[in-house]
Amino acid sequence: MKVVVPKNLSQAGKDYLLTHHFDLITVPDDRQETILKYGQDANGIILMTDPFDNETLKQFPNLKIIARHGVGFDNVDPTFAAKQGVVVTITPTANAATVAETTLAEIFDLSKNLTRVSHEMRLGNFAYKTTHMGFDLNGKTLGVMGYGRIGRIVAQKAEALGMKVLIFDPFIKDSQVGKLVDRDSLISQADIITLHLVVNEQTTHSFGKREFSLMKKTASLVNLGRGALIDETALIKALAEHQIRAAALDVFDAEPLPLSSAFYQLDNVLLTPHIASNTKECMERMAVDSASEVVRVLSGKKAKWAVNQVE
Ligand SMILES: O=C(O)[C@H](O)COP(=O)(O)O
Repeated sequence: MKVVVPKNLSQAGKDYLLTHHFDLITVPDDRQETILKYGQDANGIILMTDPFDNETLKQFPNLKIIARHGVGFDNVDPTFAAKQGVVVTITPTANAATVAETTLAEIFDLSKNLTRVSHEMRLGNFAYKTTHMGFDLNGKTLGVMGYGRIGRIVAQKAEALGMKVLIFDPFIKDSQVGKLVDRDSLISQADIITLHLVVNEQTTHSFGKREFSLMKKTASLVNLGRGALIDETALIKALAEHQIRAAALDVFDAEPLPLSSAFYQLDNVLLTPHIASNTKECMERMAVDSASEVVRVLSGKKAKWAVNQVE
């Protein structure tokens, strides 16, 4: 059995597959053209976040599983995959704590401007010593949109920091921490809004002009979920016109974020390249969890975290 693995897959995941006597096809990058070029006869693929479309999927005659290394599955079509007899799995428990930590790190950075000031200092600009003005998190309101595995941990940690937590999640009836509110109340009351929603028909580009006009002028937006949740053009306008204070973005509609993007010209946006789960420990957990899904499915067993159903 042959399994395509990305070059940067943690060794723990590669070892797991090797121990179970699978052959590895190590690809230099995760683009679908590359996977097709090196691994067309693969039985399984461990896939990171690059798109893997239906036309590509059709060209793998022996494929039985696409194991997403991570929690989102918007880069592959699980319904179409099921029709082709391909199970799609995710690693939902591997990265929740880490993505929640990175969310908090972005929130801390936004409140104290650490990245910006560090950058200015390297340019010799020490004026920030007197001009820099952050804000306290203690006593502020955090709006958590999406109370799944990640949103829950963020809410819990924010409350421990002395923040008031508001939660919006249409599928949740009660929460362990914070207060459940309707969407517009959260958007208009929060000092920081953090998005932990799944991308679907309702949520795609759902945070846009209307939402920015509802937000406080002093509020900031954090997105470590998916770029598709936000209308990027509207966000760029809101940031450029200081309709909102700032944003921290780890995910974008197009990744890598094109160098022509106006985000690069704005000094009130913190940009990171989809690294929310890039810790040594989390990368190991995602690698082992995705590899074990591959082993399960290719050994004729049921996947633990399938997002589609193959008859
Ligand atoms: O492949 C990655 O970049 C990471 O595994 C993150 O994936 P996720 O954003 O779907 O969790």
